[in-house]
Amino acid sequence: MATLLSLSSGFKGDIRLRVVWLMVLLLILHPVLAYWSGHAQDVLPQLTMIAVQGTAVWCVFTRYQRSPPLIRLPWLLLALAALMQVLWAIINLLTTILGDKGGYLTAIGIVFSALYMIPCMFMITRSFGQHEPRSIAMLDLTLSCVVAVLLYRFITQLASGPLASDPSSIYLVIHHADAVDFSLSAMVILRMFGARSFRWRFFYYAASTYLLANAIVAYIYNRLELRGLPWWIGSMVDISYALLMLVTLRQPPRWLRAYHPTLSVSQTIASFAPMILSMMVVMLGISMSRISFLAGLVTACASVLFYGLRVAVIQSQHMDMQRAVDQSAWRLEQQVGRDPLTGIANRAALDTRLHEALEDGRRSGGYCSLLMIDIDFFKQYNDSLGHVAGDACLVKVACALSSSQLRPGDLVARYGGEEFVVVLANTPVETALEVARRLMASIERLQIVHASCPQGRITVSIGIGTQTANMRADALTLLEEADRALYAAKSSGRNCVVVASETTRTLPSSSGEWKANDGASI
Ligand SMILES: Nc1nc2c(ncn2[C@@H]2O[C@H](COP(=O)(O)OP(=O)(O)OP(=O)(O)O)[C@@H](O)[C@H]2O)c(=O)[nH]1
Repeated sequence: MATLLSLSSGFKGDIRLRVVWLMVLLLILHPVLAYWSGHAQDVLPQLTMIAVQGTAVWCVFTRYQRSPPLIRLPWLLLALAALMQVLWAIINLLTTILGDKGGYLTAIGIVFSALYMIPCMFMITRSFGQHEPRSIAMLDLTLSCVVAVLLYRFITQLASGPLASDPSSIYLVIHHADAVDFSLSAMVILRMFGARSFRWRFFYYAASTYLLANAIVAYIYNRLELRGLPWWIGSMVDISYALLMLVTLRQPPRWLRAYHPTLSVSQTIASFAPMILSMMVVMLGISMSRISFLAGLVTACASVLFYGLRVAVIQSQHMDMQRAVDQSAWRLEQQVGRDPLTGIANRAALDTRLHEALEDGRRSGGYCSLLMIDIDFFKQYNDSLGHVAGDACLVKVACALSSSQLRPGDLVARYGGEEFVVVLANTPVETALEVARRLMASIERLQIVHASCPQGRITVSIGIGTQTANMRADALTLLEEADRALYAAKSSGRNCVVVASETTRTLPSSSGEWKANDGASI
């Protein structure tokens, strides 16, 4: 009573307050009418029970309407499950009023009891996440429907077939119903403890309250029914609906808000939940083997096959996703440190490698050379042929540089614009000059026509900086030196190499000869 008063105080002036008091009235009226008529299944007590059930369904439906979009479907499924029970109760009432000569009303009642399973199983198994594949949802829905059809067949065959007269048949149906009801409640409780969002926990809390109360009531009801129904039994059925209304309208308990499962617990429970579908089919298979061993065997095998199919679909989708992730990781790995236009190393990769090479040189007392390469008259090339042709030229030059038989420790990088840098680890200046000559030759071999160049084709100028045993340079100093040497090469007519430390030495193209800076041959 105190709970109801606190509940009603929270809804002053609200329509829900009137619903609460209506429910209280119905809960009192039901046993009074049942006692007065002396029979639980008289018309008036049954009508009151339907009113109790209908009120609870209305409360769940209100929750559905007030919920945010992502969680609306589960509330609707819960309302539908409870509605199926109401429809079942209405059919029972019609049977009381009209009688059931052809057994049609009983059959329709069984249909609703089977249909009740579909929304129940669907709300328990689904993860309702946007990432969940549609094919899995369709598989689950199909199996839920198969379970409902098998359940209907199982009950009707036992109720109307040759086994109907066997008293053990009725126990089989009761045990099966108990197994189904308690499995559903156990799974929905598990889902409550696996839900990370409070809204979801609250939904499973409401669903588990209803399903567990329903399972306990059904357990007692079915056994009492065998000995003749006492007049008060209908009020016991009211309990699960009164509880459903209560948890739907009341503020959720504090522990539900405080409880937070870890991500791995939540994921494990969500992945485990669909097991219930296969378990239902296995249970049906075992129960059906009482009617026909073959039907039971086929049903149980179908359950295993379905579960295998479900796992296979999920696994194949995970493999697809993993492949996509691997590919993008590989692409990222390739892109990090890569120049997007030419595909060779970029400035960041150059910095790293240059530091390493200088450090190695310092430790081993060796050299480290650096070539700064710049395409001659590239502005004119761009201006006359356009930037697209300019880009294609840069790609060709980069390709020629990087395929010029450098050693594994060497690095060709795009420094920026039309400038490239080659790091030659452990390389003295003489060897660096040889490499520079080879690189110029490979670019010449490209034969890229460039009218503004005196040679009529693309050429490059190269500046060389070298760290020697006497001169310990850092990366920046070496880059500056090579850049100065490059400037000197440009100033001395382009298409040549200049060494930073001895800027008097220059080298023309591969077809040319060594010249001093003033143009004299050396
Ligand atoms: N197509 C293309 N052009 C670029 C890119 N980066 C820089 N450039 C162009 O490269 C040209 C460089 O011009 P400058 O610095 O004057 O050098 P240059 O014309 O080669 O003259 P010198 O180096 O003195 O022989 C500019 O026109 C830039 O727009 C690029 O990624 N693609």
